[in-house]
Amino acid sequence: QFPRACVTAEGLGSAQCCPSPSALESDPCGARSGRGQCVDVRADARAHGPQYPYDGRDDRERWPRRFFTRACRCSGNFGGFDCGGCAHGFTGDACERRVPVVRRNVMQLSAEEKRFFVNALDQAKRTPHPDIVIATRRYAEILGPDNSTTQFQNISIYNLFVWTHYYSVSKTFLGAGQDSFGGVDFSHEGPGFLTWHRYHLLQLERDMQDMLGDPSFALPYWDFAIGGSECDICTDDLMGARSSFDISSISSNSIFSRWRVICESVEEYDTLGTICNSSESSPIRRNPAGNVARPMVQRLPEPQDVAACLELNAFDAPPFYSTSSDSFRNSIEGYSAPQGNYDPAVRSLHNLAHLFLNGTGGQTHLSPNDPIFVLLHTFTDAVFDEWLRRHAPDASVYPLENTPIGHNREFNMVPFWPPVTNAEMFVTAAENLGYSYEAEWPARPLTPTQIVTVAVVTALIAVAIIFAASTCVVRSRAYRTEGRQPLLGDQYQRYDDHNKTQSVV
Ligand SMILES: O=C1C=c2cc(C(=O)O)[nH]c2=CC1=O
Ligand SMILES: [Cu+2]
Repeated sequence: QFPRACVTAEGLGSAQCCPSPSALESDPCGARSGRGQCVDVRADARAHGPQYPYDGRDDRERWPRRFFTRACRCSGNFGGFDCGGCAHGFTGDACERRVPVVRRNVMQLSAEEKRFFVNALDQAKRTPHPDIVIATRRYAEILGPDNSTTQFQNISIYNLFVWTHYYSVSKTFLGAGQDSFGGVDFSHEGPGFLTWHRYHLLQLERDMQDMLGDPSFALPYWDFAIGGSECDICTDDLMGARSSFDISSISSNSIFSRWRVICESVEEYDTLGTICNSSESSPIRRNPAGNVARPMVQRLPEPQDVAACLELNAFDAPPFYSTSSDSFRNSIEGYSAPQGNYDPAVRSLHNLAHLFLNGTGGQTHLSPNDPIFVLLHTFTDAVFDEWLRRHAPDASVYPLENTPIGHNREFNMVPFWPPVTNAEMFVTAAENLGYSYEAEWPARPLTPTQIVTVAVVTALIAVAIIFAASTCVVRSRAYRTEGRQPLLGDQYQRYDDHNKTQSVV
């Protein structure tokens, strides 16, 4: 995905993408107005993990230098591919104003707010992106048969969101007649899972703010850690109820029943080496809790699963992959248990929520076609942000190298433009990215030390109460005064204040 202004034959030939902001005449990156500079793109060249065994076979290696080696780097609060806009969380002509973007629980929105959000998503599905176009061929074929008509297409704002996820998970084409290589994933099964999806959401949120002309527009989230087998957001006033005529379709009362998916022709992409384009095909398939062949994906994650994964101290752990244990990232992604142990049979938290949808939303190359994906991932990002707040990791906690290709700290996340690294997203959202969550978290489970402390204190209090009570009983027996007939067999200590003597009565 690149700006339309850059993907001319000359632009690709120069490998430079430094457009002038639309409001400024021939002023690349707004340099003369101090908004930014056209600079060389630095690309991570550090070692990556053994999962991807090739070199020079995939356009996504050292992203984005296969396509462009120079880009705008914006100063201060300026942002965008030409520095004509503002960084996330800022607005105004000089990007001088902070704008509060608060992501709320979708179930707590008013009926009006729910209607607004559903309509905004549908408008994004239908509105062509004003600036960005998508490649429909690999770089080797990007100039087309006549060697001058570059192979890019317009795409809607929401379908761009779907396309970027598909492009990040697509296989490496190895040539006609050869199987494409599927052991590569630039946005899952590694430390970059959380940072990649964070930027993925930020880009959609920003595109929708621009589309709506409202810089404070915020994506809501779906707290999917509610257990049970009910999809509480699968109602016609939200993401669409189940059709009464087909358990795997969306009710015709929901606008989402009229959506059509993109990126479905994987067979073609893998055998011909083409890339998903913006043509739409079939309806969204969704059958929550309906996968009877896999009972474990018929229930949603539990609140305590979120509490447990937030307690994991390590952000990630070698081999920084879907097989890692004691990794917060692998637990929230859902390849290891919420308590941290890796088990190939486990699917928890984010992965379980995807698989629970049992349809379009559970197929990695298609999943964002189901708009529930947005709400599922804003919640996943909210848990990520809560972990960052609680553990306050240093930037060096994010692995520098030897992670699966695309997941190193300084790797520019594929296929975003302008280039943005995993490191730039490994920060708390409110202080650095201009948005926050309105969320409550399950009570933190007590640590073993806290459990022992509570037990000792409780025991001490109990002893003190028993001691006080027994002393009280003794005292009350000794000093019980007139006004009460002694019971047969009662023995009292009488203390004669006057003569200072004590006797038994
Ligand atoms: O869209 C996705 C679908 C997924 C399925 C799994 C799984 O664990 O089998 N994980 C997924 C992640 C996705 O993003
Ligand atoms: Cu995903």
